[in-house]
Amino acid sequence: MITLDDVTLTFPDGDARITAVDRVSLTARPGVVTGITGPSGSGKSSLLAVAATLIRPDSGRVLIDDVDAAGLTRREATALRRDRIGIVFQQSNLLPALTAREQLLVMAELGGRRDRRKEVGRRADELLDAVGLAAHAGKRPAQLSGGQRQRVAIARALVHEPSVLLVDEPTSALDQERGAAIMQLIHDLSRDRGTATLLVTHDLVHRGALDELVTMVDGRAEVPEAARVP
Ligand SMILES: Nc1ncnc2c1ncn2[C@@H]1O[C@H](COP(=O)(O)OP(=O)(O)OP(=O)(O)O)[C@@H](O)[C@H]1O
Repeated sequence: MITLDDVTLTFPDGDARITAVDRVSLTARPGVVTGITGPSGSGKSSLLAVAATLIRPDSGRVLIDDVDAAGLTRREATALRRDRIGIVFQQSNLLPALTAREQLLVMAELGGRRDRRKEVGRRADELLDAVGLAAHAGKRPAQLSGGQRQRVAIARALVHEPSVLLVDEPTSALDQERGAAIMQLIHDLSRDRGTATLLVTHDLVHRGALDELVTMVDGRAEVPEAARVP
C-alpha cells in the first residue's frame, strides 16, 4: 500500500519556483491499479518520482506500507525501494547482454542477497511464466519484441515481491493491441499478487484495465472517493 499525504513538489524555474505537484493526497490499495492521467506537464511523472522515493517532496508524506519515507536515511530509503517498490519505465531498460531470465536474477545480485539466489531463481521462472514468456527465458532483449521486452521489465519489477508497483506509460512504445495486453497483464498481476499499483498514462484508451483514475491538472489531482486518504 502507498499513501501520498498532502504532497507538494517544486522545481527551480529561473528566479522563481514551479509547482509540479500541488498538495496531492491519494492512496493506492493492495490489488488495485490506480491510473494517473492528465495533460503533458500536469505533474504525473513528478508524482511518480515522489512515490518512488526518488525525489523528496518539499512537503507532505509518502507512506509505503505505513513506513514514512521522509524519516529514512538515504541508505534506508534505497533499501525500502529495493524491497518494497517495483518500477517499470516507459522503455523497458533491459541490459542488452542478459537473457530474460538473467534480467530477473541480476536483481538478486544487486540486492546483495546471495543466500536467496535459489529462491529468486524459482520466482524468476514463475514470473516469466506468469507474463507469458516461459518459452523465451533464454532470449536477449534484441531477440524479443517491444511487448515481450516490456513483459520482462514487468516480471523484473515484481521479482522481489514488492507491495507497490509504479508504472510510467507502459504502452507508449507499443501498438494498441499489444498495449491492451500489457495493461491487462498489469491489472491481473496486481490483483493476483495484491500489489498496490500506480500507473501513469496520458491516454485513456486502456481505461478498462484501471480500477481507479486520478486526473492531474497543473499539479493538482482530482482523486475519486476510493483513492482518497482515509
Ligand atoms: N527536473 C525538473 N526541473 C524543473 N522543472 C521540472 C523538472 N521536472 C519536471 N518539471 C516541471 O514540472 C512540471 C510537471 O512535469 P512532469 O514531467 O511531472 O509532467 P507530466 O504530466 O509527467 O508530463 P508528460 O506527460 O509530458 O510527461 C512541468 O511544468 C515541468 O516542466
